[in-house]
Amino acid sequence: MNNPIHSLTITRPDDWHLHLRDGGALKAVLPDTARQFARAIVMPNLRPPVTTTALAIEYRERILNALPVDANFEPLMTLYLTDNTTTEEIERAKASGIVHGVKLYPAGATTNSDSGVTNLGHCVKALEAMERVGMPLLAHAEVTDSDVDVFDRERVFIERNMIPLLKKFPSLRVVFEHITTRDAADFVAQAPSNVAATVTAHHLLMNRNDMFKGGIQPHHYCLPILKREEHRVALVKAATSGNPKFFLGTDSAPHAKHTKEAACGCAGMYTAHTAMELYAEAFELAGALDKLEGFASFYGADFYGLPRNTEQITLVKESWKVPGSLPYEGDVLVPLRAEQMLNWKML
Ligand SMILES: NC(=O)N[C@@H](CC(=O)O)C(=O)O
Ligand SMILES: [Zn+2]
Ligand SMILES: [Zn+2]
Repeated sequence: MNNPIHSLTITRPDDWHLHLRDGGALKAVLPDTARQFARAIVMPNLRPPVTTTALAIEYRERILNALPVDANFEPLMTLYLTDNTTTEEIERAKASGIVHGVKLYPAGATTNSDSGVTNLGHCVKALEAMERVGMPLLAHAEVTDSDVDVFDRERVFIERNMIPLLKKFPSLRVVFEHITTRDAADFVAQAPSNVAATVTAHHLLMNRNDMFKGGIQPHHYCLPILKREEHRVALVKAATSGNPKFFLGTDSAPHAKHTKEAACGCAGMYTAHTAMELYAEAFELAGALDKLEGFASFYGADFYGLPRNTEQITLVKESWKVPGSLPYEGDVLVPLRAEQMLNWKML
């Protein structure tokens, strides 16, 4: 008989999809990520967006300056792709050594995406350069057409955009970000090795019922939106399969409490505070704790061509209550599982 696991020591993980914001918000949330992760791919959807290497270098400095003194954390920067991103900008990004990906936001798809790409046809030069220099495209993979049902936007993006894109640029390195459907998991699994995906903890733990349990739950609203249970099950299967194409990306996306608990609430869940606890819970429920280290600590680094971390972290089986709110630049932030018990704790 197997003994239940009470403690788990793994190589220190990285977060391959993270929103850190800027200014006071950055100062508020950065310690949570720096405590849990050695590195993170930092999303560029600021206002104004991080569209150039020069802006990415400045943003990186602001992140380093906001780190707690004892922190050991490296931000990995990204550029925000627009219709006007030039070949030279991609080459500058590659040469900088600090930019690790270029983010595709279809215009209007999500938070701060209005300067995003209106038509991938406008980005041919930039995509050619990315394919040539080996700069990954990080895709928020949802169509924006209002005639497409919100629950179908990821699946339709695969047919309309992802397949044609990879046909035109077969060696382009692509990360299908925050996958939420069985369709995306299957697509990535059968794609060549230059295509990978990040998976959030919340999409492993929740389905669309969680947005409406006992009344509307604004803190469970994010994009891509939570899907049916069958999709959650497919994501768990992919993440716990040991397939190196699937790796950890929290998509932790802080928004002040009053902007989520509003008539028109923002999309995004704040999970950085308890990220590894949530992933441990999802992997334990799947009976796959032995697969957590590859997913959280190895496969992302391997895909990005970066060294694996050498330090370790320990998670213990211990019940504790997540606070109801956290300070957020003179405001507050409601973390996922606020006021609820978690059964894993990172030491
Ligand atoms: N995931 C979200 O719901 N929101 C993200 C944007 C994104 O990753 O699409 C944000 O920046 O708030
Ligand atoms: Zn996104
Ligand atoms: Zn995101």
